[in-house]
Amino acid sequence: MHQFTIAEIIRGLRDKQFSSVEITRHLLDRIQQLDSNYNSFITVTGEMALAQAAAADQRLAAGEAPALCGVPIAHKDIFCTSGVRTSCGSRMLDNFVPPYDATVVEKFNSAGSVTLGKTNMDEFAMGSSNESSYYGPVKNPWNTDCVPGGSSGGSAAAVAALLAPGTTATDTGGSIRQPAAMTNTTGLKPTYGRVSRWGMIAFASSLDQAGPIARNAEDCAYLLSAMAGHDDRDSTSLNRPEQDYTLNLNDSITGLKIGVPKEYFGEGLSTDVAARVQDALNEFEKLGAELVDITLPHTDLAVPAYYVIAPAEASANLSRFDGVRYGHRCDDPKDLRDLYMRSRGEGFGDEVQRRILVGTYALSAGYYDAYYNKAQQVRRLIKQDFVQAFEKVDVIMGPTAPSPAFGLGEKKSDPVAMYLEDIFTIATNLAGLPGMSLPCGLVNHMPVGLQIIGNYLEEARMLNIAHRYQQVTDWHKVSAPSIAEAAATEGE
Ligand SMILES: NC(=O)C[C@H](N)C(=O)O
Repeated sequence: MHQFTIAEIIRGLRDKQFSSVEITRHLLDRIQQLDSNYNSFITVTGEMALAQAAAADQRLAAGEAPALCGVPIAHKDIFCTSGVRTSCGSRMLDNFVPPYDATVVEKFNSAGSVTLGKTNMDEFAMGSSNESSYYGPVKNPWNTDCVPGGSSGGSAAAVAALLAPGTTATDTGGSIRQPAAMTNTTGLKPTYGRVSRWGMIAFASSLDQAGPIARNAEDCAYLLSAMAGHDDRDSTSLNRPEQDYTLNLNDSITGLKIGVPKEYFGEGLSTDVAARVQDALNEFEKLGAELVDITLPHTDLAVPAYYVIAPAEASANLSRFDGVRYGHRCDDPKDLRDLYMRSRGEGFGDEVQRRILVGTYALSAGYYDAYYNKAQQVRRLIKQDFVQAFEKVDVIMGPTAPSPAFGLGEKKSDPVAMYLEDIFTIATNLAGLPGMSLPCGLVNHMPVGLQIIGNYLEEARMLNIAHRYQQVTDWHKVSAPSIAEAAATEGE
């Protein structure tokens, strides 16, 4: 049952091939048996999942269940879950049990989906390898000596290891797309404001956006349909009607104009990755699309601008963790200053502290204009690059990440090398555009992701484009070797 996609689970539940309790129990057993190899979950909510599954089975029997009713999923541990610890991958929140659900979680709960647990992540979503988690690194199911990408590495690995058919994730500078690329999963970062940020622990509020990771575009469409929608509790939530993103998946893409930015194929890109992406572009030509050379001239400024803006916003957002109201509190503080210093010093890991320092510096008097204002000006130029490109083309395509998954520990002590992982994904966040990653081939037995960047609010079109590609290719169906091996030994 663990091989089933979300679309297959929806059909199977409706046709009474299996119940929600059966598939939920099966996946919980798998998580218990296998996740020690991957560490993709921080918390498994077995009892709650089975109760939700039983309730979903009743709704299904009554014949009035929404699409995702009874479908087991898992949430990134950045989404607040009522009564269930929400750690954000940090010691700071190791003891935090929220009294409420994030809007995203609330929406899935009312759609009747089942929560298997909370997935591992880089601490406060800061990282591209999942090595900064307080709960230990996540291992890539394709090669457990390699990282799964980050920060949503647990969400991506859980899907790749067939422990959950779909997961929620967040993307501030690539955190959905880069792990999706490294684990052969499909991930979508929607337009900024499409999905509510309420109850999603804030990293960089002008960039943070939630989205799904699943085995294919069709499943992402189901998940996005449940997640997206206006929310009064998030002031940047877009006031657009909810829609069914599965409706246009089969539309023709003949005549589609695909922009291919020359800056995405230059320095830093592995030639093998470039070749797999080129294969995918050729496939799109066969489907009737036209490739158009474009330029996004400010691409090389995206990483430097992001690493001023994101830490600046993070330094403000994370100031709420003071050891007074909730979260980690040091033992026997001498005075208030000692309480702040030791609670924050002990509660936050190295990467989080580095970003708070960088952000505080960039915002401080005398440096604000030189760094923060400059970065905001660069952000505008990057956005204009895209606006101009979308006058000529319908979508943009290129690699998601410069190379396949790297070894655990390989970039841990070199923050700049780690930051360059997001060289192709960050500009999308700065511009607020939607971006996707989908499997497009292997290099040395490790997956490669194709990135699709759409114009504002074009998620349905992007999912349609990705789905058409997945109808004529099988890359997304290839299982991680560790799964294939396990299946062989079980004699399945
Ligand atoms: N949160 C993200 O989107 C990940 C990005 N690599 C960062 O460390 O900021």
